[in-house]
Amino acid sequence: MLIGVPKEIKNHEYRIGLTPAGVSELVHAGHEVLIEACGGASIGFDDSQYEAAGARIAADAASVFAEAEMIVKVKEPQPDECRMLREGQLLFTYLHLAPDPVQTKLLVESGATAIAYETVTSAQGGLPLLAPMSEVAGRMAIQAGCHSLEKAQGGSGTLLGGVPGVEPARVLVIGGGVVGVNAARMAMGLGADVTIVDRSINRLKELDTLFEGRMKTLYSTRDAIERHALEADLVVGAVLIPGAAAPKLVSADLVSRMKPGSVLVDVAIDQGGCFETSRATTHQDPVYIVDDVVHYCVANMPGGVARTSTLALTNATLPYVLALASKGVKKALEDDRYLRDGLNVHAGQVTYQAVSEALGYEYVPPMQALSNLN
Ligand SMILES: NC(=O)C1=CN([C@@H]2O[C@H](COP(=O)(O)OP(=O)(O)OC[C@H]3O[C@@H](n4cnc5c(N)ncnc54)[C@H](O)[C@@H]3O)[C@@H](O)[C@H]2O)C=CC1
Ligand SMILES: CC(=O)C(=O)O
Ligand SMILES: [Mg+2]
Repeated sequence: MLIGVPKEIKNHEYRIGLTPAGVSELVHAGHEVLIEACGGASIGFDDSQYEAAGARIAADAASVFAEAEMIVKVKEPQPDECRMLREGQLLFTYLHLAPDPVQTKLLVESGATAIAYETVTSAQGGLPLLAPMSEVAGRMAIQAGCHSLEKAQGGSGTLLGGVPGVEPARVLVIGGGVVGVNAARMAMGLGADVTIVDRSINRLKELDTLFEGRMKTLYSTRDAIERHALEADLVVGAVLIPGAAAPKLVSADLVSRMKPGSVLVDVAIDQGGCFETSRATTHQDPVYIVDDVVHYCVANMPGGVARTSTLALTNATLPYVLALASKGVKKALEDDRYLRDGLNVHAGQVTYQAVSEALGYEYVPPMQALSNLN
């Protein structure tokens, strides 16, 4: 199969869908790879390394989209990229469709087959292609939160860990999955007073065991979130209902009653955000203030540490890229029901239930939608 990798075009997004090592694996398996010129140059993967691994270099994105049978990316396709997709072409990347009617419409109109990294599941549970970036974003959430707490950023001027004789900051983490546990670990490492809420009792038990009670765990209710948000210096939004728009767990009214200079980091912003006052921001302009509360809502946080993130992401995606390229999309999805969970759009049909429910499309089960393929 001919696999194409365009350069990412989202604001300050320097990740790339394949590393030279990944290209080498694909070429070794008999595939062809086309990389857009300078696609990985800013994170130390030069065109010459891709060529040495067996890739061809394309002058621009248009050539990659025109030639490739499968497009491998990182971020959701931007409108100009969606318009270059065609019927029969396979797109493998993050999509986050439920909160994004424009992208969904463009993908449906393209006729292409779109598999979302974030809804691929695994026999072991969890979301194997979201997890590496959630690890990164969870850890970054605390870095971003610490910076935003500084006075110059509009924060209250509170040091996360305090110092001897001065109490540490209070951190509330809403959602104890991969983002949440990584954020909690970093915050505890810096000496903060950490509380984590989740709606899964089993998850709270695991967290309690993992951290040997050094962090408070709370069952997620409106009351628990309200009480702790009002006392918090930093709140991290880390909930997920896979494929669906994030539930709004902190209302605008609650934000207006929070301490002046407190900080919200909404990692769940890529699924629409879990604070009512959240709107997506960029690495270039990451924060804004509502009612004296600093909001950090960057939808592609791992892009900020693009080298680490590219290596972590492609470690996870490469086996799936290989399976899709070697078997073709139909057989790869028939053989692997967990990869099939990643199918969101195929030939003009929405094949992921939470997306169809969020955006009002008819839901077509993946196997039924794929029946038109040979
Ligand atoms: N902004 C960014 O750059 C990035 C954003 N993300 C996003 O972060 C979010 C979290 O991802 P993961 O941690 O990997 O998901 P996960 O599935 O590992 O964890 C989500 C947790 O939320 C909990 N949850 C669901 N509803 C809840 C509620 N009402 N109250 C409390 N807890 C609730 C679940 O029980 C689960 O433990 C996702 O939206 C993901 O797409 C991930 C990476 C980068
Ligand atoms: C998960 C995601 O949206 C990201 O890594 O940018
Ligand atoms: Mg206030």
